[in-house]
Amino acid sequence: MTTYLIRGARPYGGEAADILLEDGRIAAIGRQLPATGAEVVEAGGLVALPGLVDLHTHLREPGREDAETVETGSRAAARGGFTAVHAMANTDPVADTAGVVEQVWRLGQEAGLVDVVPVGAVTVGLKGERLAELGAMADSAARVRVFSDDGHCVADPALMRRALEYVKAFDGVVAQHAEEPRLTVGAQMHEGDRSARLGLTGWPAAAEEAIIARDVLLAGHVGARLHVCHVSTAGSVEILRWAKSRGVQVTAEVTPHHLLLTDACAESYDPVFKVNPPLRTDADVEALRAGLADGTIDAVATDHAPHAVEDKESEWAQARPGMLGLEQALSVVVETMVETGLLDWAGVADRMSVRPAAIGRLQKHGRPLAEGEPANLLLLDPATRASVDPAASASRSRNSPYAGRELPGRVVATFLRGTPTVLDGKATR
Ligand SMILES: NC(=O)N[C@@H](CC(=O)O)C(=O)O
Ligand SMILES: [Zn+2]
Ligand SMILES: [Zn+2]
Repeated sequence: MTTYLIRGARPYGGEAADILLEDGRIAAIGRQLPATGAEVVEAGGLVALPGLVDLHTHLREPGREDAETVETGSRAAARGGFTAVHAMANTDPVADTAGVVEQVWRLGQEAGLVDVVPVGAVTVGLKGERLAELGAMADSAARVRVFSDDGHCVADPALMRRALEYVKAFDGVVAQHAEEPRLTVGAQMHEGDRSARLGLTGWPAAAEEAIIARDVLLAGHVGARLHVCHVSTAGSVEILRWAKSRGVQVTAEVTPHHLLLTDACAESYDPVFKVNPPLRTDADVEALRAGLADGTIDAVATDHAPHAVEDKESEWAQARPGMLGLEQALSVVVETMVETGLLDWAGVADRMSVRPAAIGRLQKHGRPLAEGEPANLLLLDPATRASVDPAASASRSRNSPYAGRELPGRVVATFLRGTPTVLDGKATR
């Protein structure tokens, strides 16, 4: 196994240091380490961070390999600086058995670009009728700890309560897609002045907030862990803040697109901006940034949702919701959180690596950059600004909401257990 000496990088944006990677671990961090026998990676000016961990990725395999595969999605993840991603269960077949989650886990190991951690469905076929084999998925080779019907809400409160009770046995967590379905029938965009003017059916903030309020009460009552997917409204942040102050074991994520974009994007009627939950208002964006800064929102998660051209390039109402996120996530966080002074680099590491790894109970990710730790890390050039070109994406899909937008930060290298998955900005395999 090749030994790497990263020369002159700035861990967490601090003082420059050399980082020696040997046998999958960080063997040493210090000034002017000898390069004997090591491959040297010049990293002057680059920020070193722990490898990012995504709690929410759609890889589309099995079933929609024309939109993404475990391998292509893993490559996009590595290029974004990720070393682990949680693969959502809304595949075809649904990841609701030990067999399917083990298949996804194995495909991830074979691709070898990031650790692909399968999420198990909460209910059979995501139908919201009866619980899936949660225990069997937890005991499988995939060791599932995060369960979600994402794409659908576990709307039945009794079923949600039972799921929360069940996952407690193996320290699992239910990740809820908070959307009261009776309030979002036919919904196309955020419900407000704009939806009325554009003539598109609205998706009210209350549909999200009502489920979060219900679920934090349930989680508190049964003493189980709840995670809230893609929080999108100011009201949701307030409910989470209240629940945390009461000691409820709740965590939450925000997507890069909800930190940057608003419902103004819908004015274009370009379905690339159609997403669930929808892009909200400026006031919501501000509250989400503040909630992420003060830790009420624990993590940034991409909700990377690749879609084939025929599912996206249609009329707004016919298009599927969802947008790409893995490759630009860190850049969007740099723009919205670092350049605004809301987070420092240690804060970015906390929200994009440490906390998501803790929520998913991953032992070998989200670890500090320190001697003896697993060599999962990334090198970022924070100064470079470039315009996003969807054609250059490693994803099999092209539905990036950032096309043509200039964003800061370029991931120069990613290392998974001491082996580069990305070097000079290019995937190594
Ligand atoms: N976010 C989306 O708009 N779409 C996701 C499902 C989801 O995250 O709810 C998808 O699977 O395409
Ligand atoms: Zn969702
Ligand atoms: Zn999703």
